[in-house]
Amino acid sequence: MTAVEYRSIPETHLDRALDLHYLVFLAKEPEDDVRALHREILQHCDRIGAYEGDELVGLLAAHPLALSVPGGELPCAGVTFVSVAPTHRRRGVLSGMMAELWRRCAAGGQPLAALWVSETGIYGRFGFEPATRSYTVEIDTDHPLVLRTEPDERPLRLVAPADAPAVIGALHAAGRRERGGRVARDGFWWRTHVLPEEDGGNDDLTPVRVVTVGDPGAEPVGYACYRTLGDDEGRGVVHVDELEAASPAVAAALWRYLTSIDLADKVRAWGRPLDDPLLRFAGDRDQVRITQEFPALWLRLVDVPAALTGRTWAEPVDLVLEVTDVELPANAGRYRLTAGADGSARVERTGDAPDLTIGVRELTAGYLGDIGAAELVRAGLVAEHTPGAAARLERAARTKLLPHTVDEF
Ligand SMILES: CC(=O)SCCNC(=O)CCNC(=O)[C@H](O)C(C)(C)COP(=O)(O)OP(=O)(O)OC[C@H]1O[C@@H](n2cnc3c(N)ncnc32)[C@H](O)[C@@H]1OP(=O)(O)O
Repeated sequence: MTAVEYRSIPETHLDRALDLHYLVFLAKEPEDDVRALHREILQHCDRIGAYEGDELVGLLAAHPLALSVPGGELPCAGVTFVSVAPTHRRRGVLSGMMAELWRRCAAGGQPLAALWVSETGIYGRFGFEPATRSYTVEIDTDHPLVLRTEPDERPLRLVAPADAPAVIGALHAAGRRERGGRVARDGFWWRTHVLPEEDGGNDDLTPVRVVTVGDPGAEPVGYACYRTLGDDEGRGVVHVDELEAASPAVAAALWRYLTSIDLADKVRAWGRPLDDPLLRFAGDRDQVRITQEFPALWLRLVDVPAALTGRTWAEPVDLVLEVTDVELPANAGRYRLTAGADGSARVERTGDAPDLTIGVRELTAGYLGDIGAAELVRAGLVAEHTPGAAARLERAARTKLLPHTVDEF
């Protein structure tokens, strides 16, 4: 058997990479414009190929992302298009591509890697863990939305998708500073991932509509991106992709707008944060229902010290963490994490006795402020050697708002 080699996929092999991807995802050949979109996305990515001789048998692409973390942002490999030929499954091809990814992250100074899973069983073994969670929320709109918060009455305006990044980009960036797990968006990202004319996902949905709230001539104070699914009997569905608001009143105005669109009797919002104010100000909880909670962005701390010093901490803490990491042994070890009153942290290797023994996945679960270490001690996943240490780590890692992302890639 010829050995499999891992090397970059050149531009001349992009069509082979796409063919492999469609084969693996059981997809028909897409329309030309969808294929062109996928081609452009692959062009922007770092591309790892698994080659058996000259035959491409595996593909892993990585977007060069900047991911928001508490108090800042960090370089992050956004893993996507992971595909192994059906003839070469379970021979370690994905494992080989992952090993190559870790080398590239180290060489390129990316302390984080992130992805959205196709199946939840695949990526834990590589040290990934959900770092953000989302709700799918459904609202019955055959009667007006009952609101306990008075909606902002500033005008609503529909914005052409091509103009939207210039109009709402600043508001998105401001929201990104408030929540970890969000991708920095440039023109390419807005066009290919947020406002694509064709996404190849659901042909029946309209392109994205963008609505803003704000006084004419002033910066908008809120926006929503949504698509609609028509129905001959007037029972259409409004699919909300994204909603950002500078205040609860603005959020109430946007939800009122979305739930009062004619010829639709349902709003479905698939990726809402777990602390969405809608869930508090909705007056009738039978009308606004959480239908699903799902792990959203999976994260991997590829470089533990760089990740821990790259975020800010909510309160001073001084703890020794014994970090275990089977997949990346160089990442494992005993670290002293010292955070000061200004939120900045130092991380040093130490020989001191540990306060906590924590796996890299468990460290990731709370890294952006989601699942805390004390909860993971209660689940038997983190060992606490010093009483109260997990609660101290959890309090220091906490963020005002929960991490949240809708940037699926
Ligand atoms: C971020 C994304 O792009 S998500 C998309 C992921 N891609 C897909 O789902 C497309 C269809 N599937 C595939 O292409 C392949 O089956 C892959 C990529 C999921 C796995 O590739 P393989 O080369 O077979 O994986 P590899 O042989 O390296 O397996 C490594 C380990 O993961 C396990 N594993 C692989 N696939 C799965 C799975 N779907 N579910 C659970 N475990 C899995 C293997 O059993 C193996 O475990 P072991 O080390 O204990 O023996």
